Amino acid sequence: MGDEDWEAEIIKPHVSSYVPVFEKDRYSSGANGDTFNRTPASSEIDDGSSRRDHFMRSGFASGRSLGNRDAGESNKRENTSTMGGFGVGKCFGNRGFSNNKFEEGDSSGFWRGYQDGNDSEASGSSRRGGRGSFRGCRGGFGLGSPNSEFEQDEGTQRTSGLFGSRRPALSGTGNGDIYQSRSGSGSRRGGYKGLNEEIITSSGKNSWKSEAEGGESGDTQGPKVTYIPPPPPEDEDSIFAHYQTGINFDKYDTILVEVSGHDAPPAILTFEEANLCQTLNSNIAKAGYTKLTPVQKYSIPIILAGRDLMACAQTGSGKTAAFLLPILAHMMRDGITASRFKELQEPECIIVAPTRELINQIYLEARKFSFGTCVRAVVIYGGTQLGHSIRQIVQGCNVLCATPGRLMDIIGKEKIGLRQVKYLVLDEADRMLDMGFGPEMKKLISCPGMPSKEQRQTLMFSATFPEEIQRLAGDFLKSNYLFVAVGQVGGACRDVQQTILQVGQYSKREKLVEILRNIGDERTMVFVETKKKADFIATFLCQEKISTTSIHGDREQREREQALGDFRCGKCPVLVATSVAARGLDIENVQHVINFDLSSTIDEYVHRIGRTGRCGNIGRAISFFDPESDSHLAQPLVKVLSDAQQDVPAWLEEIAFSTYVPGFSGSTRGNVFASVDTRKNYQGKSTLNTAGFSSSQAPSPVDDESWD
Ligand SMILES: Nc1ncnc2c1ncn2[C@@H]1O[C@H](COP(=O)(O)OP(=O)(O)OP(=O)(O)O)[C@@H](O)[C@H]1O
Repeated sequence: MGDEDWEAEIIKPHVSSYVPVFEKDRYSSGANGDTFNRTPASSEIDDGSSRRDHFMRSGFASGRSLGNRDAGESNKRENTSTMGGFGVGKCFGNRGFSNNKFEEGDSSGFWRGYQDGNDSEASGSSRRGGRGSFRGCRGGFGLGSPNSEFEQDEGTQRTSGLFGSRRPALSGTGNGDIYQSRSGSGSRRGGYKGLNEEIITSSGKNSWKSEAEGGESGDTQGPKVTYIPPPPPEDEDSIFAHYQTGINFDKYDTILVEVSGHDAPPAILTFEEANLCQTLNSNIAKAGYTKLTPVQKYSIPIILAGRDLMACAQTGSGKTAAFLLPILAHMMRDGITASRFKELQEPECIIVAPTRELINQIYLEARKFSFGTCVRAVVIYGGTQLGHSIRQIVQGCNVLCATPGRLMDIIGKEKIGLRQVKYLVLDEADRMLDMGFGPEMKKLISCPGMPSKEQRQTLMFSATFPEEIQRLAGDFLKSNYLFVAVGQVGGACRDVQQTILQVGQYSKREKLVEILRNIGDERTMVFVETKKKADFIATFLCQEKISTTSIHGDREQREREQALGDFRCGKCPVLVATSVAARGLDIENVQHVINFDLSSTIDEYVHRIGRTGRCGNIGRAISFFDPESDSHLAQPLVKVLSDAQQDVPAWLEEIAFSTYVPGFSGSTRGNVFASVDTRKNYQGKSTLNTAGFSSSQAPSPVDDESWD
């Protein structure tokens, strides 16, 4: 059964409810599996699906069942911009989209990086070399184009970026049409997405600038992005609202920490030792922080000492405050001038993160810690009105929190000058440096006015840091940067109880429902591999009377924020998500993560399950392992499980053993077990920058170029 068949199934006209009934035998027939496996394009890129979910939220979640016609009408109301060929009049949102077209574009080997039968989920990720290429199709990734849309998408699309082959095959008209149909603005720029400010050109070096100029200035075709996010709450209680640390918070102290590099300042043990100003201390107290986490103990003095830093610590262990507090302390110490209205703002600090929701969360943290100071934090991200971003900035901006695409757009509009940048923070740094965002970041550091790495302080944080990415990071960091590893680099949080179940793809839905019924109302994130599948599963769960919403890169920003809000407040205790929600999101009371589909890489697995078990709280993660498609993960999974002192099922060990590949850790999916600062692995090799080490650790420094 092809894509069309699958879609035919889901819009079966005889089904009375808006969502079709998925008979088990049909789903199990292999046809659907094929669809998921062979529709990377449609599932990732296509599909108008976002509208459906909205219905689910508003209809199904409340136990209401919409008829097809209702859904179609709602589509019109909700998202006229996507209607042009994208889901007009169809209840499940796929009809208007030409999968064939995409697949044609795709056929030039884009997906071939991944094996037959799996290219499906390629849409989801890196393992499927398709990812990288897909990105390429968006109009010249790596050619200096803005790629502003990147943040729009799942992190997954980028994950593989590092290893995926990039080809421009999809930048042709077909593709343009596709995206144009979504947003009405894709064709001019030869490519992807459709939200005005997020479209990339395929032209040369300065394309990001012209892009930005075009962004919402009226020279683009198609509708403008008009969404203005609601302002954050102003009252102190909301600003400082926080959740309790869990019973395992004190156990953080037992985690081994390794610092590598020259002359690292000693760790601090208490907030008092950091010698922060009174206002900051008061904000820290109001935030409920009484004790430092390990990453904070080590990172805060390093940053206060003015050193560059790459820090790797488990999910949910307080990395955000680890960089925000010392930066704000420096700003206060340096007597920052109160920001005021200016057409060109020159922030002292720029923080970038890969997804909109995450950067917004970081902004809220920055706003919390800078409360009562003259430091003004601003957040800008794609999917919102560009004019709104500009208005926020011109009112004053000391700390700019941004997704990469929107940042480049705003720089192109000359609303942000970079000359005063003293701190550049890459959160989820491994993602920010992979092939998805890496070129954007390189452009950022070579923008006119951006202080050289010697003149600024660059800080990178993540829970995972593959070796390849660590080496790329050398372009951004001073050669004597320090590396802090809290526990095992890339290791899972031990507060998450991990269970791996062997579940074939045709049994997954049944198993999911069984688990969710047992879980009851506890908040649960369900990760799937593709956007299309996110809608499919969310719809299915709603049909099963399980209040569910979804978040993925094809949903409009307003919908994404609404979905997160509904999940946060418990209105919809189940959130079906693609990898767009895998990293960084800090949501209170997420007790369970279910990997309906395992992620393509082990790093992403670690981030996904890290949405639970945060800040010393206990969480549970259940992952469906389908031997047909997930065997490549068996080995790294066994490693991650055993490192986190979890039970390893015998059957998984067997699969891992039978799929053992010597030299696995150096495979194209990256060395997930980079337990150390990568520089150490190259001791004595003059081709790498080993500069941070004492003479006993490494030879004398070499040029930065050696990182290239
Ligand atoms: N010292 C502390 N005391 C109490 N709570 C803290 C402390 N540090 C951080 N937290 C809280 O812990 C939670 C997780 O922090 P944060 O989101 O910074 O984790 P993270 O390490 O960045 O996670 P991820 O790897 O998933 O991005 C947040 O709610 C934060 O407010």
